[in-house]
Order: sequence, then C-alpha cells, then structure tokens
Amino acid sequence: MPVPATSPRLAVKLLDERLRDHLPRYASEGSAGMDLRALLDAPLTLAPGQCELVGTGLAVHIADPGLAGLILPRSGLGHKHGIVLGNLVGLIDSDYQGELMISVWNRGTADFTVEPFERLAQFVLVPVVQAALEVVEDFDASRRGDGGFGSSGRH
Ligand SMILES: O=c1ccn([C@H]2C[C@H](O)[C@@H](COP(=O)(O)OP(=O)(O)OP(=O)(O)O)O2)c(=O)[nH]1
Ligand SMILES: [Mg+2]
Repeated sequence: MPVPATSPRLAVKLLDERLRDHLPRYASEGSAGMDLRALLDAPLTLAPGQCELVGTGLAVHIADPGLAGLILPRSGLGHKHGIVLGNLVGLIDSDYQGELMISVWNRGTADFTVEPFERLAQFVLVPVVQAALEVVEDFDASRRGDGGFGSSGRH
C-alpha cells in the first residue's frame, strides 16, 4: 500500500537478497504496522515454553531521535497459537543499525512451526519525546496523588 508523500523516509538495508521480494509493507491504507518476516532457511519448531531469536534480514536506521520502532506480536498468532514475543515488546532505538531481531516465544501448549518467510511480528514507527529529568522535593498536588493499581475501583 503506497504511503503519503509526506511520510518519514526510513532507511532500510537488506541483509539477505531474498528479502527484496518480501519487503515489509502496510497491508491497508490505515495499517499501523508493517509485518516482519522470519528469515529462516528451514522451518523452526518451537516447543511449548521455547523462545528463540529469529532474524528478519532487515536493518533499519530510524536516525531521528523523535521516532522509535516497536516490534509487536501479530494478534492472530498470539491469540490462536500463543506465539508472542519473549521480550513482550521490542523497542528499536533510533540509533540502532543492526538487524531487526524477533524474540519468538511459544507461550502456548502445543508445538508451533515457524515457516521460512512467515509473517511473525509487526513493526510500528512511533513518535518519542526524550525527557530532561528535573529533581524536585515536592510535586504540585494532583487529584490522583499517589493512588494507583486499582485505587479508583473496578466499575
Ligand atoms: O525485539 C527487539 C528488541 C531490540 N532490538 C534491538 C534494537 C534495539 O535498539 C536494541 C537494544 O534493545 P534494548 O535497549 O531494548 O535492549 P537492551 O537489553 O537494553 O540492550 P542494549 O544494552 O544494547 O541497549 O536491540 C531488536 O532488534 N529487537
Ligand atoms: Mg537498552
């Protein structure tokens, strides 16, 4: 799906020529993520509880510190097959130039076989604000204060 001309450019290196025919793309006009594929030479079977690092064959350089990448699970794989991420969410720093890696975790109860070039996770580009920490003795009062973890009740 083509993106608007004003979209940020994202430099991507193909670490494997086979990726040329499998470039990530937005599946629809409103897609938030682009699917990342497993760069595997052979199927990879994950036993329940097993977690493996799988390469994507792609390196991106986001470059802008006001942006970051997120690697998120695909909902179908996660919900139906228990295939999620070993780190729950992958955070891609804007200065990272290495291969995008997917930590694949079978949190389900059955073996799951990842096929070569299967779409395994998704990459989302998000805005980021870097904070300057300012140490203070007291905060300006807020209504919530330090109440959390269900302090407002359930309903
Ligand atoms: O799912 C992921 C998570 C991270 N990374 C890469 C990009 C990221 O910029 C880098 C470092 O990630 P993070 O800071 O989350 O890991 P760390 O354990 O703190 O490593 P480091 O000490 O290198 O920062 O690893 C991936 O390829 N996939
Ligand atoms: Mg880190």
